[in-house]
Amino acid sequence: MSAQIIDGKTVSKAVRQKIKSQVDERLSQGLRAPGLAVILIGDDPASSVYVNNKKRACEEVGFVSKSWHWPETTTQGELLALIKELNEDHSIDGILVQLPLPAHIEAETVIESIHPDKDVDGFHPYNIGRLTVRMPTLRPCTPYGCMTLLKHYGLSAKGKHAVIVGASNIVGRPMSLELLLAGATTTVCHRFTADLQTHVSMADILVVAVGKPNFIPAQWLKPGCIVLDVGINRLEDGSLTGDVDKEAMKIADFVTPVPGGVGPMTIATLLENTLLACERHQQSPYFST
Ligand SMILES: Nc1nc(=O)c2c([nH]1)NC[C@@H]1CN(c3ccc(C(=O)N[C@@H](CCC(=O)O)C(=O)O)cc3)C=[N+]21
Repeated sequence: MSAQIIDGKTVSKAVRQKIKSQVDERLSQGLRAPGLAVILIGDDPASSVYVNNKKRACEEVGFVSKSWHWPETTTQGELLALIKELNEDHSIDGILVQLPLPAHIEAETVIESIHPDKDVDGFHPYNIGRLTVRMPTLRPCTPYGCMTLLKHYGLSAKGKHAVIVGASNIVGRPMSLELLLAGATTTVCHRFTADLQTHVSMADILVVAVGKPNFIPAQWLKPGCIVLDVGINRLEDGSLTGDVDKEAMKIADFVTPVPGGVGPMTIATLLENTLLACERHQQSPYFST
């Protein structure tokens, strides 16, 4: 028996198609297209690729994307001034500051400076708080993308034991909140977890976001589990691989591949968030068409 592949590429395409038709509908009503501002500081090659992918995805669904690519030497003050301008710009619905930022810029300060209504990454403490108290609005893209995948494959989290490996602000923690909201019993494992294997072996739904190739051996998995592999690791030969051993296909019932699993859903959710932010922004008296 081999696990069923959870095909993020196909699901993300369906999500993007739906967004495109909603944008077309807006335009036919005389409303403007959603606008996303993308800010990249420095010259990390991986970041440049991601940012370009985001810009392309925006164009494909008919959004307006504006981008700022500033040097590594940009000061925190300069970045905060740009964000303030974009917060007040009523043609912009979403602001995305690509992470990681250079070490001399405090990411927390930058994230908190983005207006929560324009925080399409869903990283602002206000938006995390809303998810925590079961009133989600703009939700972190990767975790919500994972929930969309489960839904698409008819996989319910209710009553399941979900184990999340990795407790980052951008994936692990919000993933635990999403799964809790969906009715799972959740365990969050991290670098100080004693006996990781025992926790992993009890997972009906396993989410791994660690960033180490083959970090989870297939023999650890509970037969019949669902594996959501968030890891994207580039190997020396240039290929991409996840955090979970490929042999997981022989033990699990459902597995997300890398590439083509969770990654494309992150971008699809960013587009969903930007459309939602636009629809909410439109309720404001200052919304500019
Ligand atoms: N403010 C901010 N928001 C982010 O959402 C954000 C970020 N910073 N910094 C970097 C990470 C990483 N990230 C990915 C998005 C899509 C793929 C993706 O589409 N991956 C493809 C493969 C892409 C390839 O070939 O490299 C796949 O898994 O199939 C991967 C990674 C968003 N991030």
